[in-house]
Amino acid sequence: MTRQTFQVRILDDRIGHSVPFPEYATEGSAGLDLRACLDAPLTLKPGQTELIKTGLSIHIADPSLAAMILPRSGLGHKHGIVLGNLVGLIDSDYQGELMVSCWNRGSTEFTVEVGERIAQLVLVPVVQAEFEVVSAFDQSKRGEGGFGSTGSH
Ligand SMILES: O=c1ccn([C@H]2C[C@H](O)[C@@H](COP(=O)(O)OP(=O)(O)OP(=O)(O)O)O2)c(=O)[nH]1
Ligand SMILES: [Mg+2]
Repeated sequence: MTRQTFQVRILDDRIGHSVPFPEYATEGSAGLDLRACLDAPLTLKPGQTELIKTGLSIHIADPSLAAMILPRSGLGHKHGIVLGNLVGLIDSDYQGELMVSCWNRGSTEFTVEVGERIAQLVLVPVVQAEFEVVSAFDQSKRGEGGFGSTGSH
């Protein structure tokens, strides 16, 4: 198990009390569930998108890491509640509140309850690229083929 310590700030007094602090649900969980730090339940009509506070900020600090905010599969599949930005990318130097763009892509309204788990945060490794401009690449087997090029006769 890889564990690393990150600084977080609690921006809403309810975190750790009526709104639980994020935690891994099981030993093998990749994602930490993020909760809606709302003042009141929020009903999302079909097609509606709202930016929801989490009450937390994290300073990843290490440029070789980032965090991604991903949808929860149950909410997305059963209720059509996904992310307005599809995926949220948290930069290692971001120090602001973690925000979740909640999009009701379904056809019925859905009410997000105060403290409900709305998305999940995953820490991921990052490599920053340096570019070496060349006139040609060493030829690979695939070459320029893509978009379904493999397996065609
Ligand atoms: O779902 C998200 C996505 C982003 N962020 C925060 C963290 C991230 O580091 C910052 C900027 O995100 P991004 O680079 O994706 O957005 P941008 O539109 O390019 O804004 P900026 O010009 O601030 O980089 O916003 C969130 O809190 N939630
Ligand atoms: Mg950006």
